[in-house]
Amino acid sequence: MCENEATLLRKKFPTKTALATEIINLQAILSLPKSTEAFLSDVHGEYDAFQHVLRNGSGNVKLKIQDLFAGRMTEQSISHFAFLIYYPSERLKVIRQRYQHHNDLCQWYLDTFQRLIELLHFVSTKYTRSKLRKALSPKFAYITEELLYADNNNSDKLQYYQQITENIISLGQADAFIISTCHSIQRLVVDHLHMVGDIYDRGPHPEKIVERLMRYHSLDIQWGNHDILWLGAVSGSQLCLANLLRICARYNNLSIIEDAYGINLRHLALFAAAHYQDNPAFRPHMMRSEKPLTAPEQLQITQIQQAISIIQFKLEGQAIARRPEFNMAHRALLDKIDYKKNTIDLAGKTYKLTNPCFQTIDPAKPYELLPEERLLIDQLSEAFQNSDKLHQHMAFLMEKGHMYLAYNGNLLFHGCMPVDAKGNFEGLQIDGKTYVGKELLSAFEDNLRQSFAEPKAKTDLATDLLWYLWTGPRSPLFGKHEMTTFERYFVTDKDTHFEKPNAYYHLRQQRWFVEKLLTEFGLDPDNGHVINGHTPVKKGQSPIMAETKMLVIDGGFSKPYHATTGIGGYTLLFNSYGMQLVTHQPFTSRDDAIANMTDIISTKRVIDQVVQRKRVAQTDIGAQLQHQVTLLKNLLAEATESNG
Ligand SMILES: O=P(O)(O)OC[C@H]1O[C@](O)(COP(=O)(O)O)[C@@H](O)[C@@H]1O
Ligand SMILES: [Mn+2]
Repeated sequence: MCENEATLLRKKFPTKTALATEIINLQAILSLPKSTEAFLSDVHGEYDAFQHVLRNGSGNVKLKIQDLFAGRMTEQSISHFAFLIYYPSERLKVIRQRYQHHNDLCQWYLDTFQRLIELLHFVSTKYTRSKLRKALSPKFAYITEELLYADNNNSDKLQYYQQITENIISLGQADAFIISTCHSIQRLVVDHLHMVGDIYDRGPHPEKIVERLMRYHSLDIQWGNHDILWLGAVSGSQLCLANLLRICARYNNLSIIEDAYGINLRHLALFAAAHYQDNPAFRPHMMRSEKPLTAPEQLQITQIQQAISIIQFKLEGQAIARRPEFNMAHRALLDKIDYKKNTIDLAGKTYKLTNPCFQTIDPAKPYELLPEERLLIDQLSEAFQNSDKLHQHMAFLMEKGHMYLAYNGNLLFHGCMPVDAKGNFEGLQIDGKTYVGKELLSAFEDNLRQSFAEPKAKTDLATDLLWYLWTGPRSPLFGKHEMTTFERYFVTDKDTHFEKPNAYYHLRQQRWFVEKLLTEFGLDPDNGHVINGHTPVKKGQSPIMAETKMLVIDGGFSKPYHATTGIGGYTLLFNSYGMQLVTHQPFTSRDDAIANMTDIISTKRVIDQVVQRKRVAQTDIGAQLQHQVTLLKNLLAEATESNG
């Protein structure tokens, strides 16, 4: 036994009784059913949709209601009850309108209390009482516990409970009690949350998502390529910064930078206005639900998108020259342009350039920034590094985040593992050493941690690798051979827009390949699964691949992608009965969801045959607890020997 651990435990449990009590306690926990994990990915700044999925416990609230009240409630009542739990304040308003007579409202309260307490009991059976208490609002903890552990067969007690519920109503606490119980249920249905990448970009409120996650009881994050842009920007990568600004302009989200993070974009706007005009290729994408922009607003964003894109293309050329080992020479494009003819040579073919905006480029030195551009990007970089709120959010992403996670037998990562057509891991040379497989992912993580710790270093290898993670051909987060941003803006021939995916995306359909991945990460290939985000599951495709070994759960939160997916998206649950894939309806707006009660479409067990219910003992935490039990038992034996 490790002496340190033993000494600590000896101190904490100084008597034989204390040791025995703790052993009994831990063994009881080990025999509880495994708690529920939920998996979400590609939330992409869609805060309301994300909140909706947190509120419905990734679909688990409804499942629990269905399990518990099967045969006792109609589908419609189940929906109403579920939406009360997701949006208690809003639904209570509707209820109060509906039941204008005091007696009717009281009856509704009494029925609802009973159902809520029954459900709370049901969702907390997997937890110890102390864990349940933590999920209750302190204001109602005592009352709730009294109601939870009620003995309905004893008539004295029954009267006592009736008194409690009647008092809650007569003292005007009914709504507060319902709201707090609904929140406790929301919290208890998911014990641990996995965010499989891409919290940032395209949608309007990533900062609110991060703030919500900061208050969430238990979670981990696997970084996505879009998250890396933000982490990279605060770590000193001006390329990551240029890319994220470009995407914010493209999706009309510059307010995230100005309003949410307090970073002033005035200089960028002035520079852009001085050098760029309107350009159809650079107008912001607008969602139909958004308030239309005025003409001057649209022009300003269009100018900004051009200014920052050109800075990005120039900086790319510089990084590509600085890092020949990245093998990205084919992505240095500004020197392949004939600026007089407005054409570009790509892979031996000449293409006409439409919507050109190359006025700040010196054809003799195409990758050199203008002095104003240099000043601008330096200032912006500094402002990003000095935003306290952004730093706080990124520090949280660093603390909870990893490139990959092995958790309860499953392997989680956002994008891919770079492989060749035969499934051999492809290597990347970093500082003279070639990394492949698990080691490659760890090397990227080490470099990110280093770059984040040294934000002043702006063109060092660790920082350049963050840009590589965004767009490099062997980036596990990008997963394609090249990112054709330039062509998408300036070349009409769609063939040039193609971004060839890594062979991974074809191979992950096959069981042997997924088993190989699990083995590489030291997991049991027979029982584990690989869980990815990143690629929207298109209409007609299945998110369950490789004979159920591979699950792709792009949450479909991103509104601009709804047309390709056709559904809201998928989330995953892993409870004591196994894994369940939940299909969600497209989320339009919070108001619409509440009014029309649009929710989940279906839930499907990933593995159909009923397996034996998993206990805490069979989880990663269980293994730690088991280890503690062994230590405690040794101490108890020692104590028994020494004092007979
Ligand atoms: O949809 P947009 O804004 O044109 O962006 C397309 C770009 O986004 C990417 O798909 C990367 O973002 P995702 O991780 O969301 O897929 C690039 O491969 C592609 O060039
Ligand atoms: Mn992604």
